[in-house]
Amino acid sequence: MKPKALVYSKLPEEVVDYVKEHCEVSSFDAPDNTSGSPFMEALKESEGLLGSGLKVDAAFLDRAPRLRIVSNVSVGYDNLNIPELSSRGIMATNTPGVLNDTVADTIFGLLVATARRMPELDRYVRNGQWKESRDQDIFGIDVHHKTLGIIGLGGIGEKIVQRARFGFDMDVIYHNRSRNPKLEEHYGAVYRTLDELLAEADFVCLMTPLTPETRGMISEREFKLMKKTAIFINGSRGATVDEEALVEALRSGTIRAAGLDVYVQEPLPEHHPLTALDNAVLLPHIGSATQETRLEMAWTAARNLVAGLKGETPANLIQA
Ligand SMILES: NC(=O)C1=CN([C@@H]2O[C@H](COP(=O)(O)OP(=O)(O)OC[C@H]3O[C@@H](n4cnc5c(N)ncnc54)[C@H](OP(=O)(O)O)[C@@H]3O)[C@@H](O)[C@H]2O)C=CC1
Ligand SMILES: O=CC(=O)O
Repeated sequence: MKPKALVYSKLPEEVVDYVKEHCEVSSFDAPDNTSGSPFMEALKESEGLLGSGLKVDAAFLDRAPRLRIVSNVSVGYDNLNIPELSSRGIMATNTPGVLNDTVADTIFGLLVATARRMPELDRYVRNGQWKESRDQDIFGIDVHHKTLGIIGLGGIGEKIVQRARFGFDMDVIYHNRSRNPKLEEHYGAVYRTLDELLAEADFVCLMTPLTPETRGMISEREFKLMKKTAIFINGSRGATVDEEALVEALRSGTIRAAGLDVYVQEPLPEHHPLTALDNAVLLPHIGSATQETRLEMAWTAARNLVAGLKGETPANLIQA
């Protein structure tokens, strides 16, 4: 008998077909946690869970007594309570690596768009404000030859640094919990304490996972340590930043501007204070969202799921 799998996100048909070859699949476009919903009924019998973003904690797991593996279609896994999963002997997997270049393209693009004020200038053209000369009050700042400070120089961070160093001739400083001599040598990246990095960087780019340690790591104190001309980029998770402090830093000119892909609440509420700020460039958590990469992520996650359900060790098993 095939194991039962629950797919709770929209995934490419060919990937779902592959899962169906190996499992009996219940498929939903989105989870519905209300008691008695078809999703919750299917969960009771499911041995595998495939999708992205669902919060999997002790209360949820109490309603999934047969679960053996949770396969995230994402590299971040802050939606999963890993100690709780492992105490119940349930595997968890993610999709590292396959999205690194795509996310780096997005985050570096966001950085350039913020520095050169591209969304604002797009509005300027569409609103008929482009008359004869372009006044210097719409000019941006250079990216090339500036200093990029990256907090969380891992898989994605390395690809951002590659673009900065070899594409834009930038100096790179970084902060992790531990030093990475290989990347220091390859990209000339220089290690800094967090406070040193904040004070020195022209662009501060946050790329850490969301953990108890990184939750709220950039707040009022950290914005005040940054240069007044600094541009802050967040590609990690919204909750790594104190959003109220960010809004205040942007309003008061404590920093120049911010480019954001992630928010405390997603989707970002319609009248969120950030939406009123011209010096904030806002993307809808779209870092890995190209057709090619999302397909690759779905395949990776599906293979992890099937391997786990077959009793094999999945390629991307998250270690507790
Ligand atoms: N915007 C988007 O669409 C996307 C966002 N992401 C986010 O990016 C995150 C990073 O992904 P990825 O690069 O693959 O992950 P990696 O694990 O490869 O890299 C994370 C880096 O963060 C560092 N880090 C972890 N904790 C801390 C800390 N407390 N202080 C400083 N540095 C820290 C780690 O170094 P060390 O262990 O030495 O501290 C590591 O180098 C994901 O977890 C996810 O949240 C990912 C994909 C898309
Ligand atoms: O945010 C996306 C991810 O893969 O993590």
